[in-house]
Amino acid sequence: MGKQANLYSFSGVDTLAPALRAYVISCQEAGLARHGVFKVGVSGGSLPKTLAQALLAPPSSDNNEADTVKWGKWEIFFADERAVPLDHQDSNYALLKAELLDKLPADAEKPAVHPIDIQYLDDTQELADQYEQTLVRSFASRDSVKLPIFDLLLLGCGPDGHTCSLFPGHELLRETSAWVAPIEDSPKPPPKRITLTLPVVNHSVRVAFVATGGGKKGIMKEIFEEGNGLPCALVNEGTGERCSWFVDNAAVEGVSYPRRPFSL
Ligand SMILES: O=C1O[C@H](COP(=O)(O)O)[C@@H](O)[C@H](O)[C@H]1O
Repeated sequence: MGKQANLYSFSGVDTLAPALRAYVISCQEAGLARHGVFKVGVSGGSLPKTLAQALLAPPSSDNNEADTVKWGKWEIFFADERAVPLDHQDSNYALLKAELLDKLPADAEKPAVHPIDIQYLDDTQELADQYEQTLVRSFASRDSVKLPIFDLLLLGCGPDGHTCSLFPGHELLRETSAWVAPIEDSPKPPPKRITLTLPVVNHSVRVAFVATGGGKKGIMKEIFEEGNGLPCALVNEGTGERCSWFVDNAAVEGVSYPRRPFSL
């Protein structure tokens, strides 16, 4: 059997955040070494707040290259998005903007951010196709690239085991050709969304999940002990050691799965 996903557990978000920061920066440096930019996909939900705590912290010392978030080299995409205007309370873009992008220091270089094209909100298939074209333009032509390769996907895990907008038992889990797919019957509101597909998620160089709080412990037990075809478990199986979970102790209380001490 191949190597398994890494599970890093921390006393709380205050201890998780510095480790997540170090991990993201190491992925950033690997991306910059590979192609001069850092291509990252982010989720909504509880992730942006924790991510902001990790990335908006000052570097551990002045001129510390190894601890610097190079925002000007980042290209940010959305792992999933709801079919709503960009200033809507359900928008993952609006959430990331409020939690993180608007809080970047005024003198910091800014990342290139790729939101959905809101002119297609009434047609989720077109919304997904257009977002796929955004990926095609960034990741080179689809003729030469079978799947986009994100340097890092930063994902959440819903209490039902969903990730991105890939929900347990949904037919979208069987999608094999699209990079981005529409969903019109999301069990979690709002129903209309677009999402990266499972092959794209599993093709990423690195995948990091962030899951905190005792409310996640039931589903974490199921994901790590049984799998049961849950979307998060399918990512674990598809990515193996390229996948790392940053969780707090409350989220994995009683979960039988080896924790690793965090190191890069
Ligand atoms: O609906 C969504 O939920 C998931 C999980 O959210 P969380 O609040 O339980 O962390 C999120 O990752 C996804 O981007 C979002 O659209």
